Amino acid sequence: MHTDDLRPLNDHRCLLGESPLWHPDEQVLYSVDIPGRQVLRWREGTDAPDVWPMEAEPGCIAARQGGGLVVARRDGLFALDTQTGRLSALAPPPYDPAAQRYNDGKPDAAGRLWVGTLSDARRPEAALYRIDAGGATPMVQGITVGNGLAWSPDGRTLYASDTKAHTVYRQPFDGATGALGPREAWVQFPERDPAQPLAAYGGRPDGAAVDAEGCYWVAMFEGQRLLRLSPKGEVLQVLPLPVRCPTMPCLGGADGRTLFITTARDKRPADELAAQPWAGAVLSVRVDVPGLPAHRCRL
Ligand SMILES: O=C1O[C@H](CS(=O)(=O)O)[C@@H](O)[C@H](O)[C@H]1O
Repeated sequence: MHTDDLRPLNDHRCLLGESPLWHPDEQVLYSVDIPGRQVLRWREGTDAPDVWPMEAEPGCIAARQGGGLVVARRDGLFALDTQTGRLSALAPPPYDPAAQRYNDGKPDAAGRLWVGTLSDARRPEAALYRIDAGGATPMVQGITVGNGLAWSPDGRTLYASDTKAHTVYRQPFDGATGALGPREAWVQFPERDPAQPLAAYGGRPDGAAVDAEGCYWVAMFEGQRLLRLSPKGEVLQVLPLPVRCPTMPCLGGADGRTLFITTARDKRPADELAAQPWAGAVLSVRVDVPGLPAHRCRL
């Protein structure tokens, strides 16, 4: 890892950046700003991202087979044609959008879209959905903040976290059928001790990405760091950040060895924001082990 290289892509700051996606065909980075209601495209050498405003919060995006993006918004799934800006509705949400919204999501190797939802009231009433042409199937229920989706390189293990529970889970995954085996708490992080200052808190697991060695890079929200976990769940690397709330990493760039990290500034205290001018930026840093290309969604 070359931490001296860590820097923001440009001066643009999101309220709550999420879902960085290195597009496997376009070789360009996309992301979302959830409360800012935007989908963004970050082209190298430009001062500002291209922006598509959204009428509802986009939780995540995926590359769509045939081109463009699938956008999972609070009010359902949409196809975004990034050449024309045309947006078309694909499916309504399978939950009450007054109480939940789509959050973290990715397609599997067969092109099904997996998206976790987030309960606005932070109650365990959200779910992880598997979505294909036949509709949305709740595969895991009782989640509070669905996050951290990623597959092992052989596609046989699905990782997903519940940020509120401070836990990353893993489940055997059958790529042919999209079925899941028993869910196991894989790595559990300590809750914040209210008697301790925030600086003593390691954070809670947010978005994640798996690299070509099968290691799980996870953004620790409020922990000001990323962790790289081995398939056994051991911490192999710690990447300290100058930003309190990283939200999700993604590996990309021409050789797959640039780690892009979305971050948040929404609802953060003024003194913290004054000390952390990169809050809300997309950060990048070079790493040694590349990622794997993102799958394309067949919706
Ligand atoms: O809205 C979001 O917030 C959560 C952080 S938390 O639930 O408030 O702790 C973040 O993990 C999530 O990805 C984001 O969409």
